[in-house]
Amino acid sequence: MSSDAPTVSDDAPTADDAGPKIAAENVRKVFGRIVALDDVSLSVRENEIFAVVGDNGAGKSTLMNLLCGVHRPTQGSLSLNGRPVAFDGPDEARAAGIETVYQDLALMDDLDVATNIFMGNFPRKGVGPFSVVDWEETYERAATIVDTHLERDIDPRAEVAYHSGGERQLIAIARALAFDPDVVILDEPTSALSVDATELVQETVRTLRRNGKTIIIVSHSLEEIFGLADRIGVLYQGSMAAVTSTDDVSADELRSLMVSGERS
Ligand SMILES: Nc1ncnc2c1ncn2[C@@H]1O[C@H](COP(=O)(O)OP(=O)(O)OP(=O)(O)O)[C@@H](O)[C@H]1O
Repeated sequence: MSSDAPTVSDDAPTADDAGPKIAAENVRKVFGRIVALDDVSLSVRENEIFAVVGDNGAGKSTLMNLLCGVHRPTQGSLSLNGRPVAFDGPDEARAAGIETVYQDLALMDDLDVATNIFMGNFPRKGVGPFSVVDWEETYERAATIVDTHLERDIDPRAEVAYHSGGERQLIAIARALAFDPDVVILDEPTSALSVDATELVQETVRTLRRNGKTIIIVSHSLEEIFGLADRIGVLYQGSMAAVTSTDDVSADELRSLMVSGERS
């Protein structure tokens, strides 16, 4: 994590205090006349996989964008490690240890894996204006992220174009890991993938958790949610209809919560 700090209140509790890793309290987000989120609270524990689900337009992306600094809440507050935070843009959320992997991945096909992972964030050698990209370090660190953090066999020197859909998702996750986040937000990570690729990505998400990350998954897919999540927050028309342990809800109840806001 870099030392650039987001706005943090002086009298906040210390990071050692027990409590959620990341939380939103009574957040409201308005775009013109549209209330995208209304009085939404969520609290994600350290090292859990938390799924945010909901029908089209329920507010999932807006909530994700609040957590990763793209939007600021119209009302309400966010906290990280028990401290109030107000991110003035995604860079501040990144500096605080929150990374997002967007659905469109934004990979550059004709560049190699390591270059994609470190684009805009290359290890450098030398001082100030005389520094240059440290390519040896770039490939070594890319290999470490892929081998150690993702536990996958992907060649850092291979062009991204030659990789499957599942591997491309893993490369995008590796790019997020290059910033050494504590919290990783995944936007629909398997929505366009085959069954095998979905399994590859889901296995990797479990690996991330095993390696200490806190994970928030935005998803439509019941299969993905039941296969991965410890807990689920269901958004319905901009409100948090339910927060439940995955073990305490059936697929039918979850479907009902997503389409009507009621358990059934
Ligand atoms: N930047 C914006 N400007 C205006 N309205 C917005 C903006 N972002 C979201 N909205 C509106 O806020 C509401 C919630 O949208 P959001 O994209 O968060 O839902 P979602 O659950 O992610 O939907 P989907 O699954 O279709 O992506 C929608 O009515 C949407 O049109």
